Amino acid sequence: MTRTMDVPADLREASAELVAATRALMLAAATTTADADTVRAARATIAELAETLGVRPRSRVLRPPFDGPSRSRDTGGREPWALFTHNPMGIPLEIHFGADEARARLVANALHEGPPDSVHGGFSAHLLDCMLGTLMQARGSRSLTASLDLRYLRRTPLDEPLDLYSRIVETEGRKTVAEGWIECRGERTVEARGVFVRVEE
Ligand SMILES: CCCCCCCCCC(=O)SCCNC(=O)CCNC(=O)[C@H](O)C(C)(C)COP(=O)(O)OP(=O)(O)OC[C@H]1O[C@@H](n2cnc3c(N)ncnc32)[C@H](O)[C@@H]1OP(=O)(O)O
Repeated sequence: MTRTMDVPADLREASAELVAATRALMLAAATTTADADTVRAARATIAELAETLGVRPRSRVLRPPFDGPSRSRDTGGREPWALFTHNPMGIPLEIHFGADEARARLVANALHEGPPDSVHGGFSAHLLDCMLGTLMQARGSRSLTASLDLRYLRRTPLDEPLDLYSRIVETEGRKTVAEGWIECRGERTVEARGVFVRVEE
């Protein structure tokens, strides 16, 4: 495992910029209307880049510090915690923490489509697991999701601001129950309830 703090700040910054550019490339590749020659030329350029970047790869993505979310929580929501800065597969979220709750805003795009013009249910589950799990982490608890129950109430639209929320419901021994939801234009589209179990490492 390589932690973000183990690499120089300049490389961290360059990596974050590369990952953001890669996400833009993923969207462009998935939605391009360029002609076949342009698409093939782009493929060749991308294959070359993959070769350049693929020399001596790490086995894992750069891992942010465990206490990053709790340091963000200590700012009282002023400084959000950014998720998936170094991983283009993750949907990037900037999470603002309160004591026992969190919120974030996101505009989902064509890459996240499930039903036509709507967010894929698996991506909604991913987003809500992030909202609940990162809130646990922000409270200093090393906990894993033991269960995550979802209710898809209505479709969650693409290309519109979505508000994501999570909050702690109760803690008993090693178990904490947390809930979260996604809203669009003030209406809930998805609700989640998760059980988190504290682990040693
Ligand atoms: C190190 C953390 C770093 C930060 C990571 C952020 C992660 C973000 C969120 C995730 O995506 S986590 C990834 C998906 N989750 C996993 O991979 C977890 C896989 N499952 C496990 O590792 C174990 O099953 C688990 C740690 C959840 C529980 O196993 P244990 O052997 O430690 O617990 P045990 O079976 O002794 O049960 C402990 C308590 O939890 C309860 N419990 C366990 N599974 C449950 C469940 N599914 N639903 C409700 N309660 C559950 C269990 O009944 C019991 O309650 P009581 O203490 O009241 O008796």
